[in-house]
Amino acid sequence: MQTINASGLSLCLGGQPRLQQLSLQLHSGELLALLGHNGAGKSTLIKLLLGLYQPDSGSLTVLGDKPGRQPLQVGYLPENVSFYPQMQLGELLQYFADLKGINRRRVKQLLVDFGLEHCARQALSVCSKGERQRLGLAQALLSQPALLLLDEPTVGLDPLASAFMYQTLQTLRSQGCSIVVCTHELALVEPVLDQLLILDHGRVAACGTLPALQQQAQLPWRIQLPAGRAWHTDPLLAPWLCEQQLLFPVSLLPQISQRLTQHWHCIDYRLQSPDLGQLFRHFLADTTSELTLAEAV
Ligand SMILES: Nc1ncnc2c1ncn2[C@@H]1O[C@H](COP(=O)(O)OP(=O)(O)OP(=O)(O)O)[C@@H](O)[C@H]1O
Repeated sequence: MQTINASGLSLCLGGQPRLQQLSLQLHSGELLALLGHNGAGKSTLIKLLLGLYQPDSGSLTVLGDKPGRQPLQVGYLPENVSFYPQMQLGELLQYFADLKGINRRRVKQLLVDFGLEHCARQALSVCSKGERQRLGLAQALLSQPALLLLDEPTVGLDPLASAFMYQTLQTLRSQGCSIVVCTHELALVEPVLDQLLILDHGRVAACGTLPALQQQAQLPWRIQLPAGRAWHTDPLLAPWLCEQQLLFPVSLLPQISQRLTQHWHCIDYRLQSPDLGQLFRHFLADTTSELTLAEAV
């Protein structure tokens, strides 16, 4: 089932175009990584999906309906989550549950699932950043939504707490929940994403699956070679050799791997496709730190 269907969306705010001609399709159980530089329009897109902004042009459906029509089906964790500081953590989750007509059992379950039982009676003002972010995710999940919108969910979290957040997202995705996560934490989101959308000043710089965008970008793939072998003597490998690495176009992968295994009997090499950081820089046209194939050989 299609969770998000956007076509040709444009929106001006403050007299400036903030999103231009954006199209996107997301299906049940898919995770979309929403990436872009500061001010690219990521939060603006999330607000369009929530129905908080109306597009100037284009069409948008969320869960087959106008955005904002099915609030219980959409969970949202805002970028700068702020809760009433005097309230206790458990009390606040219960307050949100009451607003949404959700029973106490679900509140208790979420407190357990998110390891928040021990601080349920603590005032929000003394809870740690990690506890508040977990509460933020718990409140977004109260109604077991079909779509989860997360705006920078791991900002300020320690590596373990961030990893917990992404493990939770993976579980939710496997249960059929669609997720849009806006983040600058590329290494964390890379292993769990199904699609990525990179925004550049409100325009789509890239959209698709990781393999499709790797193909489109034509960045070099790498093989780290074991030391102590005369790799430079091989006419097939030599043009792509750069110190102890091969940097080559993906189209040559079958020939190169065959050469390594059959001619050199080498099976312990490490193959690296272009990672999300390289793709990000490529599509945002910051080529200063990007190693191009031409420079590499
Ligand atoms: N209500 C508004 N009125 C005018 N301009 C706005 C409004 N909301 C956002 N903007 C502007 O739109 C642009 C996109 O903002 P947005 O918050 O979507 O960026 P972002 O990609 O989420 O950035 P960041 O990574 O820094 O959070 C920014 O230049 C911002 O100043």
